[in-house]
Amino acid sequence: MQPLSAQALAQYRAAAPMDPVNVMEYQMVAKEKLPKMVYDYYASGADDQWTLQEARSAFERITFRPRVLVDVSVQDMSTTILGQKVAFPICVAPTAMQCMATGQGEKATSRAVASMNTLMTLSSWSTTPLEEVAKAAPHGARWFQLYVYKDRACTERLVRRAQAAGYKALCLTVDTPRLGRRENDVKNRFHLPDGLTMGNFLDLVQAEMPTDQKDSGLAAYVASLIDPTLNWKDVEWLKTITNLPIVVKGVLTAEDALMAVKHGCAGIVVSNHGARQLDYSPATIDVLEEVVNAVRGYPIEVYLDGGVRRGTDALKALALGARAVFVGRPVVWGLAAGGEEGVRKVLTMLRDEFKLGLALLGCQSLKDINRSMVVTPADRAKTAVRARL
Ligand SMILES: Cc1cc2nc3c(=O)[nH]c(=O)nc-3n(C[C@H](O)[C@H](O)[C@H](O)COP(=O)(O)O)c2cc1C
Ligand SMILES: CCCCC(=O)C(=O)O
Repeated sequence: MQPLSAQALAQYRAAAPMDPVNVMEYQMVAKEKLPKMVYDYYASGADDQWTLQEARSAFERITFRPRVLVDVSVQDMSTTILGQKVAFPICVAPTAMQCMATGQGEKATSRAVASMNTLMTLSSWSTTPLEEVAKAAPHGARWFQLYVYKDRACTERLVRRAQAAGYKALCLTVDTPRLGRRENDVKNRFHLPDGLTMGNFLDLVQAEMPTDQKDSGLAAYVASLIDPTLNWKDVEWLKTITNLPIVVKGVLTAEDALMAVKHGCAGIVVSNHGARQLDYSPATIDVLEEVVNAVRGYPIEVYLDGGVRRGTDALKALALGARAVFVGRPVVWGLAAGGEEGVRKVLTMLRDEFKLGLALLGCQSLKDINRSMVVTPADRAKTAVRARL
């Protein structure tokens, strides 16, 4: 191949970020395109953002023990999530206010996710009514993420609407009695840009976010509307108003995992809310196994979100017992960079990386992934102790 001239190389470099080859490069493109207030809202974690960094560092500390000489010419990545079939075990976490990223917002995500045959979770705080998101891709697999309002009648109407529109589970977020302090949002006085509204509450409660705060408008909005009394008894209450399965999102300990079992939840998302709530919470990949071991043998599925940026991250989570992983920010970066097509590209990248990793690990299907295929820091510590004895 002819070497590139300096001029061609410069052009290539300038063009390269427009054609990202991984999720991190999508984030760079999104950063270029989005207004600072919006980018900061999507990207930030709470306080020192220690947990945000830790999410990546923790994945980096886990290595593989690949098996070789396995025929991987035919591979099957499909699985089921609460009985719904997905083509690969990487689903979409709820992220609020997607119309800030691109005009079609949640509708674009809905179409992209359905076309990839995976599952989308829609945020209560979407900028598009949940019915329109469902209509955008009627055959897509979808859950509805629920924030419980102080106004329980409003919460109940929301749950009934989600059920009527064909959402197949309620993903109850349990780590947000108050909003974590994201300092960039405080500095930027974050608010919903003009013309956008919380699409699910147009006729119910205050759909506008305050703009006159000396703080994050979102923090004030949460404090005024979300019910900080939410507790395990409310899971029982939810079961009286809906027969949708309930997935609790935001569990990080064995104790709470067992509470989820006791209260009849169908699933657990091991999540620290993308490091946006309690800083110095552990990386989810570091506590996944604790949760998986606690609920082994019970009829409950365990998923993980937080910091998944590579197909190999998803492989590590599955090896440690997750049924599937969910991605939050990567979808928003795809949306900002290229709308519906951008989301499709991000999910395709993650799917293809996962498939390649699966083959290189020596697995034909998800059933072949097992605990012996990863080495965690805890494993290394045990080996070191044994070596000393
Ligand atoms: C911009 C943004 C908005 C979010 N909005 C919600 C939300 O409305 N409801 C919710 O339960 N979690 C929300 N989350 C948390 C995600 O569902 C998920 O737990 C987290 O983003 C996963 O980490 P990741 O972004 O590193 O993939 C949000 C996260 C981000 C980054
Ligand atoms: C109640 C907060 C809504 C959005 C959200 O969950 C987030 O920004 O992390």
